[in-house]
Amino acid sequence: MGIYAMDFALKFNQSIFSTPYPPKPSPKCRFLTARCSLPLSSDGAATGLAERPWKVADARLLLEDGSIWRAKSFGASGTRVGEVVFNTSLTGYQEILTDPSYAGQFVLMTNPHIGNTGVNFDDDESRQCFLAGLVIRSLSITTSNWRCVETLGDYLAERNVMGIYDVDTRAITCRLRQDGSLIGVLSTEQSRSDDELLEMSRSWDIVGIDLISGVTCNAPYEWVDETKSEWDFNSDGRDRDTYRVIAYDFGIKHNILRRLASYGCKITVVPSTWPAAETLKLKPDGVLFSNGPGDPSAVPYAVETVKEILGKVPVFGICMGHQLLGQALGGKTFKMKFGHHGGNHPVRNLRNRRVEISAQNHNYAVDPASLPEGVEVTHVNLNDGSCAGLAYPALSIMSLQYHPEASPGPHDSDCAFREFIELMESTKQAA
Ligand SMILES: NC(=O)CC[C@H](N)C(=O)O
Repeated sequence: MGIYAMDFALKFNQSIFSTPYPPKPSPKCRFLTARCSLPLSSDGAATGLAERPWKVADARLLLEDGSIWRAKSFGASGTRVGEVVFNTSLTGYQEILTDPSYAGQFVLMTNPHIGNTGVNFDDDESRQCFLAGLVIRSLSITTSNWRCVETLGDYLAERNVMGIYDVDTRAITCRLRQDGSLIGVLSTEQSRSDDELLEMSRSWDIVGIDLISGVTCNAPYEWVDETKSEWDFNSDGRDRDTYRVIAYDFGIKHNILRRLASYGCKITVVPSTWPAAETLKLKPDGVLFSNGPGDPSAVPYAVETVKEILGKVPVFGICMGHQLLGQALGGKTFKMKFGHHGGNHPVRNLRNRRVEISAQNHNYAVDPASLPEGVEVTHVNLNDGSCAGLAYPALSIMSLQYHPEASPGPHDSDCAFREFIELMESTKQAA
């Protein structure tokens, strides 16, 4: 469930159980009761979905350190390889599943109860799930939310995404914190030996791979979806389409586009390989470099594009976009031990000394010592002191390592979109 839903329900004292939603359910919709999703036969015994939660372990997660974790499967079956990362968000698993920045990764949720609110029509952050799989402690057998249209298990199965539950997520998280991110293999195929799967985990790597090319759009498109006024928590009568923005899609989350649109931007989204010259020909007021999966040093073509645009129009980089900007300015990125993934990371804005609680999802960071003079570190992650934001006022550049658009997460950093608008406005006025 997104933070928006909670805000909305609280703000308007909305009864979350009586609201008719969605207005016209599709035939696929399955509204499950709040009490129990297991259909009961006449003698009261559970039938149908009764294999949950008493199913025997039918899946294995094997980590490259040699550990083997037996679990129960849901969603799709098969064998997948990926990097295991843990996410500390309490809510918002649907947004996490559809965040393209998780391509190539298994997301382990530290919140033990997942699936409780099912999935809904509104919370997808992109056109599909790009992640390698989902690892959770306990899969809720009851699904209850006023927006729910489907169970999490059915949603994952339809999208061919593997999930496992009944696995000790705390023990795996401790291991990742101690040893750093690990490559893992998830399999439901009993015919494959442990040795074969361990070998698979040890011969795959996420470093140095261009994962952006697998998630970006194929062709430019205009963002036309409007944020419904009841969800637009921070709209203060801004005019629409006041600023022309080109957004590079390195794996862009829809809420970045929604927030830009709410702040009055008319947005054209372009693929990651879209030439800088074509962008500049469109005479935008600003350019956004989006979030995206994988190693920022494995996409030199994107860094070149950013370099060609810098200094010509105001730019805003978010997460992968921030890392590409850091490189384009002459800096270096490095892989962190286990990264930041969650909705509760304190960040200090060094310009106004305010602490923002932020949504984060990254495994790489910009090394501030590698940046040339004139580049200002504007934000610092208070958990580990890493660089969380940059600015280069002389070239109208701003960037954040984390997610001001949230989805899921707190809205403390939404003001970053206003700063981007102000950057575009002041450049317009100076012209
Ligand atoms: N959310 C993102 O843009 C992630 C950036 C980059 N892929 C990282 O893991 O650091």
